[in-house]
Amino acid sequence: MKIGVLALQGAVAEHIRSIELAGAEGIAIKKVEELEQVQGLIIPGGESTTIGKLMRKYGFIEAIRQFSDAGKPIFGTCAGLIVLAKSIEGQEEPHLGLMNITVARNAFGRQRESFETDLDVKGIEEPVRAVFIRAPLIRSVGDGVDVLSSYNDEIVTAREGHLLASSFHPELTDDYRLHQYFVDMVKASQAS
Ligand SMILES: NC(=O)CC[C@H](N)C(=O)O
Repeated sequence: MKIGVLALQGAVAEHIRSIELAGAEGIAIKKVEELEQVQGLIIPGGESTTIGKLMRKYGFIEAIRQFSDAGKPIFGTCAGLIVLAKSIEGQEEPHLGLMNITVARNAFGRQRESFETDLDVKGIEEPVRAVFIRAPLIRSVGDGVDVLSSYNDEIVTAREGHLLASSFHPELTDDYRLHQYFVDMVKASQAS
């Protein structure tokens, strides 16, 4: 099982490490052709405007939409969540516009720019260690989206079929259970 990590910007090596801890092979994806080698894709955190620009420049918008249309799972973390969203508050155009969620960028304010907490996540037994860095929030979810975790009543993890998104960085701790959850989604997509 091979899982790609979009390697245009952001915490690529950390995601690859977590994927491998979860028992799959992690591959950095720098060119659209490389998507053919993988069964699932992670879009890491970083700066969503920059990632979006680079995705347009290198043809990733169309290529990842096709990847998604083929039912292959995608996991967006932090900026990656913003990139997946159908709607971004205060911004006219989305990037990939795949997931039926509305997001707000940098939604925790200056006081709480970066923090760590333990979160209950639906489908994972014990709380997950979550690192938030200038994180976005999911303001609302549309039909077909399952909320997996909330922090202070705000949605921070959601799933819509083969799409998974988290506001925080699951790759920055040794807790790889959200990556395990994603690897299991990829496995299930192969079986069907
Ligand atoms: N850690 C992150 O990925 C931060 C996301 C960033 N603040 C953005 O809006 O794109």
